[in-house]
Amino acid sequence: MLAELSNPSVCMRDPQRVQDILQSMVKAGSNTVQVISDFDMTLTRFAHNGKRCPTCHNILDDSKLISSDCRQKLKELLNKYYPIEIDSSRSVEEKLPLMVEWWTKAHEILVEQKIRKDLLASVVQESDAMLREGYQLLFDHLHEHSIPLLIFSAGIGDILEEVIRQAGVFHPNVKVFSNYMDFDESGVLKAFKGELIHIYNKREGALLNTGHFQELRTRPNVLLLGDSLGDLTMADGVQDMENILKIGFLNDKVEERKQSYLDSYDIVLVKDETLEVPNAILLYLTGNKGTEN
Ligand SMILES: Nc1ccn([C@@H]2O[C@H](COP(=O)(O)O)[C@@H](O)[C@H]2O)c(=O)n1
Repeated sequence: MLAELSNPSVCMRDPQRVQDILQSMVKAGSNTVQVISDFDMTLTRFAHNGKRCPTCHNILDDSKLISSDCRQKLKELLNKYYPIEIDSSRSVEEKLPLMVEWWTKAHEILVEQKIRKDLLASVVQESDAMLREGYQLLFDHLHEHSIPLLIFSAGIGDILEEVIRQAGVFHPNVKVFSNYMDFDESGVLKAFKGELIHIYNKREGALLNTGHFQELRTRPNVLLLGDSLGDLTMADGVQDMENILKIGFLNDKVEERKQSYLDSYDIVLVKDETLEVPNAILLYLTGNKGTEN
């Protein structure tokens, strides 16, 4: 077992299964591996010094591009719908229409604000967005080993790209599926492009992008990183999958949600703001680090 799997934040329902998957993936070689990761609160931090870090949407909500009236409306939406998102007593079927309602209302408000494309970079620069500790190693190592990284996010693609660009890790092996803004000819937001991606329809999003997974058909071994149960469907487009190792960050409402995360993810990282465990796994898969015990 990797030493990092004994970290206090790590919980596993079946450690032997994790070991078997890892061994099978190592045997197959890192040229058969692809990584699929959620973005908000998975690659980015959930909290820093006791304060919540922003999602892609929050970066805009808190920015100078939004009027105070709209900021208030967006905060009210967050206060209403985020507790529903993380409510373990409600079923996905019950939550799904409410999540669509949240995203749709928020996007309508953002479009009303006539946001200018040329100001997005400064808004991200001035925000409290923070990638998790260890992000540089994760992105750079995947790039060095030519392992594709798909970031599959229900956030806002333009903001997400800007965050990783400003962090210097938007390497050519990174592909993003997300909600992208549509700007008019003068660079003003007029709508969001394509089908809405929210936390519970990533399966549909994956199946709309079969071309991407077809290109990666020689990589049937998947490392999946997520922070919600909806993220588990991000790999549903992968062709002829051989192994999947699912790592889930459990950031909020830990006690209520722990069992469902343990039932669904192979490795659950409880209130862990770092990428230490995914990085140790990647180093192991690429032959850069040994095991212990
Ligand atoms: N108006 C909204 C809508 C959603 N969110 C949060 O964004 C997260 C989705 O992004 P992923 O990268 O995790 O797919 C989701 O967890 C929502 O809490 C928001 O902040 N504002």
